[in-house]
Amino acid sequence: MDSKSVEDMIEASSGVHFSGFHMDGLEMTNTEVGQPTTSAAEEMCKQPFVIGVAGGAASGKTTVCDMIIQQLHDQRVVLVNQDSFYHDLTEEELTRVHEYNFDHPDAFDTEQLLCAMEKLRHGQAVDIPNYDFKSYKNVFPARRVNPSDVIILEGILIFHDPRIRELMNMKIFVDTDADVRLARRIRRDIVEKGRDIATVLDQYSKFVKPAFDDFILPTKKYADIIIPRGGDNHVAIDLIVQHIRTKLGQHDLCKIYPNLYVIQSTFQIRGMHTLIRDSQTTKHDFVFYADRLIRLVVEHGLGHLPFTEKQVTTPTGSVYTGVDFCKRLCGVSVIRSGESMENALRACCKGIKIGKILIHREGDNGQQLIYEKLPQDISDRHVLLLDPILGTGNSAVQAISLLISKGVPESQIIFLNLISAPQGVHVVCKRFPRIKIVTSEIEIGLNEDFRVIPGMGEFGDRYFGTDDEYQPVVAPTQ
Ligand SMILES: Nc1ncnc2c1ncn2[C@@H]1O[C@H](COP(=O)(O)OP(=O)(O)O)[C@@H](O)[C@H]1O
Ligand SMILES: Nc1ccn([C@@H]2O[C@H](COP(=O)(O)O)[C@@H](O)[C@H]2O)c(=O)n1
Ligand SMILES: [Mg+2]
Repeated sequence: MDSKSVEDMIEASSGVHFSGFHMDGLEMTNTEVGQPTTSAAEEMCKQPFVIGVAGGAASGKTTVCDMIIQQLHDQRVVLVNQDSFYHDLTEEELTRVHEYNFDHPDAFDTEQLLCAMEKLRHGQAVDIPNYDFKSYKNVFPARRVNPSDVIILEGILIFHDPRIRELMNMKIFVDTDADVRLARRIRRDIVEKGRDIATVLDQYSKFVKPAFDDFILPTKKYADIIIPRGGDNHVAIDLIVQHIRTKLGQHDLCKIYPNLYVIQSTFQIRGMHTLIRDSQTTKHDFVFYADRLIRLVVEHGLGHLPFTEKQVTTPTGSVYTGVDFCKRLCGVSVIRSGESMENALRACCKGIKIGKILIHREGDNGQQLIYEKLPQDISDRHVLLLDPILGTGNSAVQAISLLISKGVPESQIIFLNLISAPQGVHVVCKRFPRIKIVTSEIEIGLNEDFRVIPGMGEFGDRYFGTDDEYQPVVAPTQ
């Protein structure tokens, strides 16, 4: 598999990854002044990242998991093997152990596995049985597993039960040739399990191979990522590790909504935010630092546009293979504060058309569209919607609905803002799951007046200097 297709699959897995969260009925109301709002979805996001690893016996599942764990060494990672949940054999089964099918789904105590996972996901430690392949029994002591950032669930039939599949944020199938699996199994079962070759081959033809065809292979379709060659596939493993790290490092809301992008924070960015949030900052400084931040958000947003490959010849006569900018593009600013973002967009995209929308806050349903001037061919363009603050999400919903009514596909809208309140993110992303939101910081929430907190006040007034409230107290000159 080439690295591109692995990356595509990984990207696809992010989409699936949190889509199992049921967002209906989320707590969306506002809290007391100054009280942060923590929605049910964000609480859920504190749960661990669960990776399922399936594949035939001796395909290299454990090897791949060990490699992932080693590379994620700075994260808390635990491995849970499906093998640990083999049913104990009765005395009668033990006497005829060679007739027992260890590769059938019924061989596992799936209820116990689900119970253990439930506890881990809710922050409780669990004692996982310690299965002994030689005695076919659980032996003492059990293995204590503590709740962790990442839980890797590994086993031949780990994708078989839909209830276990639903727990997983990422599903990996280790795909190794049948003859390689058999060769490894023979060596492993003889060396590690003390079995003889005749027994291994007999078990393989009677149970292992049929169960692979009937139960394991059919679950390959559930995988987000298929790794050929198991542990030898370093490219795939590196990409998986990188992806997990990204997911763990992201803001929790980004895990719920894969189309929400919060630009990577740096001390420069924090410093700029500190200045524009400070009520004592002068208008001149407010504009200066807001412009710098807006420029970063705009550049990031432009990075989400489609591109085509372009080759150019450099002054040394060499060919450079690069990309061509997307040309079917326009901006739409939400009057008035969105107009503050127009200069940054113009500075990045020479001659870009910019439309305008005016939404009045006290109309029907609290929001009323009262003015629009949009490029006529807007439906053929990618639209960068500009509004520095996403608060309740009501204006954004109005603006995006208007763009969609003009024929702009939802997937062609990129909403750029400086700060976003979680409530607004939930409202917009639930209603328009295909638009992208690019922001520079996620806020704590909204206060009882529906103002973003900590926020930065009325952005338009501070940027355009139309409100004395934010003029700093100037120390008298000496
Ligand atoms: N890439 C590899 N090259 C050589 N041997 C391997 C490789 N991957 C795994 N093995 C060996 O094959 C056997 C089965 O691998 P393992 O990771 O335990 O598979 P699984 O967990 O899928 O049953 C082990 O003895 C392991 O050391
Ligand atoms: N007592 C047992 C239990 C299981 N097996 C075999 O183990 C295989 C699953 O383990 P992997 O690490 O290979 O995933 C499976 O094929 C069982 O047949 C066994 O031989 N004895
Ligand atoms: Mg294994």
